[in-house]
Amino acid sequence: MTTLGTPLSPHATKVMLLGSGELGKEVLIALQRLGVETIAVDRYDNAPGQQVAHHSRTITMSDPAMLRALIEEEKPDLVVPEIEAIATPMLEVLEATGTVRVIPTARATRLTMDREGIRRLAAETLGLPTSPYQFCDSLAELQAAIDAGIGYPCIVKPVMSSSGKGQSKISGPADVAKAWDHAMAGGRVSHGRVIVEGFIDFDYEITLLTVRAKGADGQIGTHFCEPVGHIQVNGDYVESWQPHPMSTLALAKAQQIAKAVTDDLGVGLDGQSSGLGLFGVELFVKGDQVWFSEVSPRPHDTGLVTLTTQVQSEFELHARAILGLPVNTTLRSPGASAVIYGGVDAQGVVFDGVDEALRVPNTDLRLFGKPESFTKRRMGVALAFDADVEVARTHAKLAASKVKPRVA
Ligand SMILES: Nc1ncnc2c1ncn2[C@@H]1O[C@H](COP(=O)(O)OP(=O)(O)OP(=O)(O)O)[C@@H](O)[C@H]1O
Ligand SMILES: NCC(=O)N[C@@H]1O[C@H](COP(=O)([O-])[O-])[C@@H](O)[C@H]1O
Ligand SMILES: [Mg+2]
Repeated sequence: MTTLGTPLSPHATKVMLLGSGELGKEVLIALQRLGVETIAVDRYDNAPGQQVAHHSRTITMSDPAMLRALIEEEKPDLVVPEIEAIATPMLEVLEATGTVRVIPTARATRLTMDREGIRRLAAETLGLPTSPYQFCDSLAELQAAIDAGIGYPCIVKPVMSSSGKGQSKISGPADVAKAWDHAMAGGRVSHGRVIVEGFIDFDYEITLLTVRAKGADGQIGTHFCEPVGHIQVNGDYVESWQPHPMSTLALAKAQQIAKAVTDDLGVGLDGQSSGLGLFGVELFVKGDQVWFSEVSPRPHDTGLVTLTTQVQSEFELHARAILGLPVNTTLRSPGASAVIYGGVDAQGVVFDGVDEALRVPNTDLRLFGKPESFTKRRMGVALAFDADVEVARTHAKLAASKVKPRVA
């Protein structure tokens, strides 16, 4: 049985989000609606989720001592990582000593904190199909890996980065040094290590939102959402839609891969299959062939579309699953999302055209409230639903194009 408390009382159910950007903000709203007391943590003040949580704290989450001090002081029932760049070995220590429960498990957050842990698990331990890959610590090693078999074209990414930061495609020998320098400049934490991946010439890519939630019998079950199709530019998502049509065989393979990865990540340090929550499993598809790319053990940016398409958005599904509550992954309507970038480098921007955007039929907006805009920082998203997913895509893109951030 799940019992929830009253926030700001001695019997509150307390949840701490580590990372409080646009995705965490929606998880926090979903938790607030269930009367959970929330603590939003981020690296800078007034992060989107900090604007809606009961409490906000600003720390360097990759600093193990700071992280430990914060968790010991706040004593949350659950710690919910929202980004990769966290001192996850410290989360393992705190979970092992019974100080806190980490979502989905501390082990999963450590394995997915950089590309090496999850790629080796998926390809080498679980034997799942992935692109060919090598990890390299220098430009010379990168060149050697390409020459020894990865070949051209290929993709280079810092081992720790997200939203395409530091990622580039290498078409031929002339691009190698440039790609190395770009990766060194773009990693979230400077490790000087990259992954080079053979380029997969896929027909389309999807995110398979996969939920591990408790059933009435107390056992953990796996639930799949309809596939989310998306388009990425320079490794960052610009458009997503749901459902994405797939052949029966490709969908079955996608679900098998997602089940294998999430089953494994659901196992804690103690060997128990106790991990709860939603995962975004990223897959490449060509015909009936499916490759595993990577997985977020938390809501996924391309899944923002579920705010308009599902009975319970990916954020509500995550909130419910982690609290031990039942979930419903039913699609309400096909729909789409389109990203609104900052377009300018400035603090406290204003957004023109919000009214015109919302005049596009069946649309909605999220403006995240980030205090500072960068040209390529995601500042908002337009959402649209329609019985025809192509109409929804057109409407989402049109609505997004009407919103114009500018210097105040
Ligand atoms: N090996 C590959 N072959 C072809 N395309 C690729 C490959 N690796 C990455 N891409 C493209 O780049 C995109 C981003 O890659 P990836 O998901 O690894 O980056 P990321 O920085 O972790 O992004 P995010 O944090 O937003 O998920 C993919 O969704 C895909 O479009
Ligand atoms: N692909 C991962 C992703 O979308 N993560 C989302 O972006 C935020 C950071 O944004 P910022 O870099 O603009 O601060 C994160 O906090 C998370 O919500
Ligand atoms: Mg990705």
